Amino acid sequence: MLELHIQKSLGDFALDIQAEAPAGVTVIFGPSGSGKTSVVNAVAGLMRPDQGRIAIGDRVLFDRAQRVNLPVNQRRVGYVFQDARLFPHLSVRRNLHYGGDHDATRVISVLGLEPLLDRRPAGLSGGERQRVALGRALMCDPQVLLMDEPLAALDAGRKAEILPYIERLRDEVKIPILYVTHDVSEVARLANTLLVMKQGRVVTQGPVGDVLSHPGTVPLVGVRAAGAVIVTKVAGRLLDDGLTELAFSGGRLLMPGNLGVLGQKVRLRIPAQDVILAREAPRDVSALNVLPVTISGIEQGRGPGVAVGLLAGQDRLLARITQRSLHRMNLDVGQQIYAIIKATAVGPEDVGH
Ligand SMILES: Nc1ncnc2c1ncn2[C@@H]1O[C@H](COP(=O)(O)OP(=O)(O)OP(=O)(O)O)[C@@H](O)[C@H]1O
Repeated sequence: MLELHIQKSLGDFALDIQAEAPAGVTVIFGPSGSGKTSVVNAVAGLMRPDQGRIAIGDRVLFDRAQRVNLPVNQRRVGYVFQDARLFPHLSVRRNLHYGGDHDATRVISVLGLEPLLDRRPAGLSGGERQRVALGRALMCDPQVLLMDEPLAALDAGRKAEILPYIERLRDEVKIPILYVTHDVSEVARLANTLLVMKQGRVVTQGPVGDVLSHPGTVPLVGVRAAGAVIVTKVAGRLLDDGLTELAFSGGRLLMPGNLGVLGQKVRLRIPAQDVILAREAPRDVSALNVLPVTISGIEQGRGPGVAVGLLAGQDRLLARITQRSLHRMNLDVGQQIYAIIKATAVGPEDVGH
């Protein structure tokens, strides 16, 4: 567990956060200038807080009261920036060893770096370069990994190539990973924990599914980012029409594409704006997914929109509808209704493992 208590004045800007990041990916999400990079820099030792404490388990990196401030090279922190920052004149193998002497075989295997080892950075794609940078950051056997918008400079194709490696890393390397991004599909694919920042403060934090599907989160993350993240299992593949059947606590969902082998875990982001609500189970409707749900919360927005929190089994979903529909349908907390999800609403970028 990474414990963060950071206070810092930077000109007119004040950073003041108290947060915890367990093993797995904690995404720091928030608008530009909200202080995300400053948090990451404080953990790396590149920025010294005015007050606070930063510790990994019982290993203290910074504690103002105890006058502890470990230098960067003693922190055992791996840092991956937006640009890979590799040494252009060194091979991938030598770039990796620049990061440290830890278990290279494992790092190379987790990140699939074997075929790249003798190449130089100039001959690699942007995604491959970031994979090498990630490998280099792991070579010091870090106790925490910091990734500051590592995919921001990549196009959609290169992003799709590297995301499965980061998923694998998340599931195999049991350390806290702080991951800064603006991109909600990266949140859906990677985050275990979500920490939302605004103007130097943490406005909400918790397991990603709980935070993103909470009706109150909509104004904090924006209407496009709001929605559920649920973990399902492949329950069957319907070869003839190209759909995969997924099971979760709320029932079964049909989604397009081959999403994995039987029993495989699939994470899905279901955007709030793509969930339709109905009082009765609809008949003759084109949407394939109709789930019985219970309304768990309603949050009125400032505009014409309303966020409706839903319980489907033990999982949470979120719908964004208009106030007009809310009143017309007489919806209220505790009611049992139906959520309708179009199979095509969930894009490939919203599906992870
Ligand atoms: N050394 C500094 N001196 C003065 N102000 C600073 C300094 N470093 C950062 N700031 C200010 O602190 C605020 C937070 O910056 P930070 O880079 O942490 O935000 P961010 O959320 O990472 O933004 P972005 O998403 O644009 O990278 C900004 O207003 C920035 O101008």
